[in-house]
Amino acid sequence: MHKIPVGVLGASGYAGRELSAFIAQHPRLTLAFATANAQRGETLELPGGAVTFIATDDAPLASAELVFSSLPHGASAEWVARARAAGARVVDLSTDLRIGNGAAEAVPYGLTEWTREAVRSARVVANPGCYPTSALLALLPLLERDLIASGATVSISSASGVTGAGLSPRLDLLFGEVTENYRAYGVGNSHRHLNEMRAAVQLLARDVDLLFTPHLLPIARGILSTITVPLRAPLADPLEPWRTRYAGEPFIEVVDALPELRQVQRRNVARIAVRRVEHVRTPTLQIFSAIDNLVKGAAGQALQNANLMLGLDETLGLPR
Ligand SMILES: NC(=O)C1=CN([C@@H]2O[C@H](COP(=O)(O)OP(=O)(O)OC[C@H]3O[C@@H](n4cnc5c(N)ncnc54)[C@H](OP(=O)(O)O)[C@@H]3O)[C@@H](O)[C@H]2O)C=CC1
Ligand SMILES: CC(=O)N[C@@H](CCC(=O)OP(=O)(O)O)C(=O)O
Repeated sequence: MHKIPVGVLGASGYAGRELSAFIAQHPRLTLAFATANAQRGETLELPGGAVTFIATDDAPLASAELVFSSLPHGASAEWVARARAAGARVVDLSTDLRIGNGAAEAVPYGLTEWTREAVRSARVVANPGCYPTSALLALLPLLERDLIASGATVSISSASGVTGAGLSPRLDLLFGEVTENYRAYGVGNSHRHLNEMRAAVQLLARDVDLLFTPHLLPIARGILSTITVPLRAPLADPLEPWRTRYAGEPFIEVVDALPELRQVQRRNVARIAVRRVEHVRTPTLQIFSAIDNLVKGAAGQALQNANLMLGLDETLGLPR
């Protein structure tokens, strides 16, 4: 069967490597090109054979029906425009075109389970951030049914593995700094993902605010978010909104037991559980949401969106 050529910009990075590996095993896609910056000329071993990274400037953009950009923030938007001008559809994994980031142009936000129909017909999709994916998938069933207390501040406490920070060398991410350690960062509601999450939440519930605190885990991949939500009224069956909203969704696992990172690593899933909070004055729920930051939080969700944009089965080539 004819395979559809797709290209990856920034294929030498964490997200780009993951994407390239998914494409190499995809039944309907073939890797047209894979680009790098400092690592240009180096090879990446993939199932079915190695690929050599070319410089991004040399990417034959017009040879691809769809281009993924896994370039860093700031560098990506220009390449999205170039790929688009060359006639390709684009999935941008960076923040550049996401809601809440001051992008000049509004393109569909690719939180697939929320915006599937817009993604299907889009020429360009802004793939969500990893923390926003874990938090928004958890909150969507409450937001859509207006179940969160008016004027409430929802607290999102998330812990991420270090691949979330990308491959760039940083002293605070050296093995000796991270291992056997655990710390908060971006505290005081100062992390850049807050704007993205807030913009998405406010499209559904204008008077709900967020307090977001990220933490760094001494592991490679995975995000666990613990989200505390004041409700308008107690829920008789706390898990019902999630079971109903996500019935039939191939990549959302609504579960009774608390999710753990080892259950989601290397899989394109969000695993969600809920608990009623006892001994507090207002009706309150805690939601626990686990994803792999490089898969459902980046490359997997990007491929899920690309499948839809190319008219393919959404689940093709994705690890469940
Ligand atoms: N890591 C994650 O969990 C997630 C990442 N993302 C987003 O995906 C994108 C890629 O992230 P990630 O893979 O972690 O990042 P990495 O730092 O691991 O990779 C960045 C890629 O871009 C290339 N690159 C770096 N600087 C430039 C530049 N100035 N011009 C052109 N190319 C450049 C790098 O090439 P080389 O190494 O050869 O220099 C590499 O291929 C980012 O926008 C990130 O925000 C989104 C969700 C989650
Ligand atoms: C652990 C770590 O440092 N994580 C990154 C976020 C992950 C990421 O890549 O951000 P995007 O999803 O917006 O691209 C951070 O806190 O900046």
